[in-house]
Amino acid sequence: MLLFEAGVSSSSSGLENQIFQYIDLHQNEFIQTLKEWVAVESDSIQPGLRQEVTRMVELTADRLRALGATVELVKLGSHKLSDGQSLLLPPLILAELGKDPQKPTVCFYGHVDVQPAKKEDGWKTDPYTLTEIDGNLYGRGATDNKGPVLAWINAAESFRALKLDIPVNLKFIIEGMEEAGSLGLEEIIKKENQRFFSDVDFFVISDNLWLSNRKPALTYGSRGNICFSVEVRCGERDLHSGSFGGIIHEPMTDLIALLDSLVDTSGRILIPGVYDDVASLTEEEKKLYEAIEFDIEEYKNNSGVKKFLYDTKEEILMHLWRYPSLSIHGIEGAFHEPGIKTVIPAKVIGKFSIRQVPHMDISIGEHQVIKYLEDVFSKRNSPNKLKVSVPTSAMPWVANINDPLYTAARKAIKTVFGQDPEMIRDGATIPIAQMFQNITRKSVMMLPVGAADDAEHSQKEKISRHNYIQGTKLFATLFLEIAKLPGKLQEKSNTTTTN
Ligand SMILES: Cn1cncc1C[C@H](NC(=O)CCN)C(=O)O
Ligand SMILES: [Zn+2]
Ligand SMILES: [Zn+2]
Repeated sequence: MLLFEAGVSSSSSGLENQIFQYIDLHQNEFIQTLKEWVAVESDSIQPGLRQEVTRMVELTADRLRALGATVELVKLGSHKLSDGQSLLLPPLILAELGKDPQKPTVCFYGHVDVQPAKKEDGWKTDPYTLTEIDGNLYGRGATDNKGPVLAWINAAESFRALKLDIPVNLKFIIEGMEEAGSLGLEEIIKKENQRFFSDVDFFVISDNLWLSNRKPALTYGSRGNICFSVEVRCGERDLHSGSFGGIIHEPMTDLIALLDSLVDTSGRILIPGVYDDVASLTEEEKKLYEAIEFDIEEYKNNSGVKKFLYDTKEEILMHLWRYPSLSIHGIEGAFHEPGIKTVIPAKVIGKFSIRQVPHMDISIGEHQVIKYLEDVFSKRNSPNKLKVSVPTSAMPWVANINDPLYTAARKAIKTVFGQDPEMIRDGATIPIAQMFQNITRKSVMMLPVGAADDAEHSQKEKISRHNYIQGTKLFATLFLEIAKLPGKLQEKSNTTTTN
């Protein structure tokens, strides 16, 4: 047996070392599979690429079948685009590997769709060709979320290849519409709560990043989000600014004024009532932020900006995790190409979103925003038509960090990375976290494997070889640690005998 080789942590067991060595030895194969996955342009945002998303979902299903899993492809129907056209949604994967009533059941969530990426956006490498430079694997989806999904599959695969018993039952829910707002997902979770999810004990999501470039993290909360579309239109067609400029109320001018009324220069949201329901800060919670290791300069460097709105670690973390924020994302219909076009666009749609935090309410938030925009608009005496809509929204999520699932993950992190994780929240939104918790009432955890400088959604998205391979080990170790948790076995066999 190849036990206790150099480089293997002394705190890990013989079994763990055997698995770690297998993973180290096969790392290039794991990277090759990631390369094949990244090569699929599974962009869920551009309608023209929807077939590639479906192809990616099918590729994932094949991989799971190769692992020995039973795979269901659940049809999600179609959705309406802003131009009224209807477009088919990719199917959702529900898969399971192992069904031993004596073992706990862990359900893994991930997504295989990606953000749009074009070489012209400023990528140094082709976004759909996974390219290794200095230990980093660059490519769209490398860290968000194909790498982590594969790390989980690789972990299970390593047990299988070594003919080792996986000590937990595994379930998978893999979607292809996360980047477009997880369309159709909530309905399925509700529908499957009494069936597919009924025997799940733990939910693990790996779809966010560490807070630092080097220190592992465990995530117990994420912000919600309400996405708004604000349409202003003057008529059916675009106009020449030479023929009409100066004599009409221009939609773009109205829209810019509306967007400019949302937030002030210090980042404070100007919509009345928005902060009313934000959870008040306790002394206990304040201490959590003080204890976190957070390198402001590193985080600033990762972003490429020179100055943040806040100077202290505590203020920055609180404004990312426990206070709402408002971001303006873009304007549909506005002239945006290089060069000059002396047009007055007839219809423009502004896009912005509000990241919500406990205990804000989505429908209250929607009403506050709509009322405010209508008020601001009415003061302009514009004859144009204003239409505000909410294409998607998701609730914030916070978990109990004393849950046994977190204990298991802390141990696994310590074994694989040799240090305790930073306990963090995430400023982004993982809609499914709150859905799992609220609908199934089971334990939910986010366990990131990507580092803070992975640049998800950006032109230099990557995952490091180290994080991808250690992430694979982390998930394998998590299976072992979850199986060691007390109580569950007892509880499970009770329910199986009474049924
Ligand atoms: C599409 N969408 C609209 N509202 C929220 C989202 C999800 C999106 N999720 C992430 O980025 C996960 C990061 N690991 C986001 O938070 O923007
Ligand atoms: Zn993601
Ligand atoms: Zn994403």
